[in-house]
Amino acid sequence: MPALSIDSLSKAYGSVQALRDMSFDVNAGEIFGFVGSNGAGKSTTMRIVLGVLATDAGEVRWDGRPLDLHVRRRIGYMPEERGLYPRMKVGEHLVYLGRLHGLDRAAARTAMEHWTQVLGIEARRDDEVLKLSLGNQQRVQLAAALVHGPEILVLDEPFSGLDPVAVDVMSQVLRDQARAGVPVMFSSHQLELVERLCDRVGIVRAGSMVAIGGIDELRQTPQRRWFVDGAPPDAWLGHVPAARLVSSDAVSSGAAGSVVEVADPSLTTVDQELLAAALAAGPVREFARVRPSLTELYRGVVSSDVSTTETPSASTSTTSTSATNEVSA
Ligand SMILES: Nc1ncnc2c1ncn2[C@@H]1O[C@H](COP(=O)(O)OP(=O)(O)OP(=O)(O)O)[C@@H](O)[C@H]1O
Repeated sequence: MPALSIDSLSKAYGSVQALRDMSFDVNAGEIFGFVGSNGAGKSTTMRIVLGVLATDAGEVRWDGRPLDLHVRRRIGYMPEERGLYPRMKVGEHLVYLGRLHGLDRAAARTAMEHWTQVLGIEARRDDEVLKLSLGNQQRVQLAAALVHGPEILVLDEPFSGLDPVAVDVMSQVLRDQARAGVPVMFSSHQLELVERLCDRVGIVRAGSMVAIGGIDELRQTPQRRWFVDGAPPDAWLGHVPAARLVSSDAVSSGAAGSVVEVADPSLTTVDQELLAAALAAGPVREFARVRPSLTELYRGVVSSDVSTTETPSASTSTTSTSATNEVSA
């Protein structure tokens, strides 16, 4: 399966080291979410993939070969600083961009008609770009990234500022593209959306990848936690010595309860012991495994990065989690 390989990229802007040994792959047919705090290096990585910025070290490959101009023309890119000509009409603009990427006039027109229709902006084809709302300009920007039928999609914050309907439209387009075999990489600060949409996620901190994997994979933590809606934990937790209380006022699906944790992964039947102990103390209305949300994982990984976003430090960290209220069955 072909993959877009970002291999050991380093990039400095003067004294600011924006990327340090940035490495990850995006596989054909997957949606990859690229997350990290402001200034972590996401746009820099994407610009290097596109070839609009040169790397100091490392390289980008597609299907094992370094990206050349020919391959780069087949990338669909949505830059962070949106790059449309404000005075151009939407339809003409998209045809123009299709032509720039090598389509003939008829094919470019067909693609323009298709994407404006899919993205719900067909009624705006004859309007100048600047007359559209920012959200609709963003739809045009996505159409611009798609109009030439790209083999790879690289989108810098495509969801920022979109209303919920536009988010749904854009999500569906990305899913369809991935289903058609396109590797889709996008950056976002909307972590719930990333969690919902992405097959894999990479968390970047201070110019390096610090955690990467499927959401479920990232949520596997050595500590196992359970939400228990039942008798107060001091009535029963003492019967399971391996367990400790994380929170006595957690909330799950509107119900209040406790979160308890067991750190030793070798205790495979400890959940049964916990349930039995809780039941012995009174009725148990809910008992569920708790897993960290992407937001919590993210906080654990980047929290120490907050003050260094614009002046990255050399340190890296591994995935860690903090207390969580999110409960999964
Ligand atoms: N053209 C530039 N000149 C100088 N420094 C730059 C330039 N572009 C980016 N930087 C710096 O490089 C680092 C990485 O920036 P980058 O834009 O890649 O981060 P980002 O993860 O995309 O951030 P955001 O989420 O805010 O878009 C930051 O410290 C930023 O200030």
